Amino acid sequence: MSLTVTDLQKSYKEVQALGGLSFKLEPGSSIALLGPNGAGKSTAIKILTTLVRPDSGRIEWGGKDLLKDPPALRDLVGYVSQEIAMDKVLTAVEFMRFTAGLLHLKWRDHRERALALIDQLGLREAQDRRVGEYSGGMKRRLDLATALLHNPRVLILDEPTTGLDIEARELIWRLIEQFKRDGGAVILASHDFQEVQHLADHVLILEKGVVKQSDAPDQLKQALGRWIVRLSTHEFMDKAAVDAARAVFAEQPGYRVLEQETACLALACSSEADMGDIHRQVFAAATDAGLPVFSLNIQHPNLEDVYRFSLRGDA
Ligand SMILES: Nc1ncnc2c1ncn2[C@@H]1O[C@H](COP(=O)(O)OP(=O)(O)OP(=O)(O)O)[C@@H](O)[C@H]1O
Repeated sequence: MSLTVTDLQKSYKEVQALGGLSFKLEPGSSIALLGPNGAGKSTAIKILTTLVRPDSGRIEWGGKDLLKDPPALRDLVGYVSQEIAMDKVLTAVEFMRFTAGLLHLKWRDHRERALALIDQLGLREAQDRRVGEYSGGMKRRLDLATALLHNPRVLILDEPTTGLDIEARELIWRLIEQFKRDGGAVILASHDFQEVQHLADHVLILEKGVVKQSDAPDQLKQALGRWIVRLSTHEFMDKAAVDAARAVFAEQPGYRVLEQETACLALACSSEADMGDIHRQVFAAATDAGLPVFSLNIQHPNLEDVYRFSLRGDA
């Protein structure tokens, strides 16, 4: 069964937090919500976890509209929030038992699963220690364990690895990947492009509640171009220098000028030529026009480029 979200809309008085969010999520797949502060990611997550009711739209699972059945939606999803609220005096096992109570789950039916999750998340040795003594990474793992306790089919994670060290981050990533392999679907909100690239099969870029881009990460990168070229004609390029370079490359076949705030000119190039040829072409075009070349950076587009230029409306 798949999760189908159709045209979710939500406004807070005159502020439109979500202006029509739609996506489809198959079992074993993942979607990442990317967007600047205020884009509507938390609003989407709150709607999907029944914390906020949308003004309109549908959330369907197997054809059934779960907005009409909030307990069924809560059964379907497990939620790992950005801020971890845990009672510091409880041990991991006590905390799982407490969570089971909140979810109206019988502890005797779920104790074994809780202990298995604690083990799977590498917390067995610490399971009888107070959560207040746990590191940030351990708390996050315990949070993930509690989110999985009722065996959800969809896992929703808000910034799951912010502030964690590399080992803790990679452990969480492996657990999310395992959840997907077991047929679970994942919805992720993150500002971490590496995380999104690693975990997401589909990326949705939001701005002011509106979807700016929606596709697989590789498709989004390909759509931007084959190469991203960043040219500086001076150490600190001012507007006049950027404009002079822009005028040269606006006329250069195969190149597209992208906007960028930092002091350089960003270009997208769709040519199949290799990096050395691109370097020679850009260098020649600049010097033929009398522009000095202070620095030249050429690389394939990454998700951060897609994000940056989507929000500028240039992608
Ligand atoms: N309870 C609320 N009352 C009024 N406005 C709200 C409320 N919650 C969110 N908003 C507004 O809705 C818009 C979307 O906010 P939201 O928190 O969903 O964005 P976000 O993408 O999660 O941002 P961030 O990355 O900062 O978490 C913003 O303009 C925000 O100010």
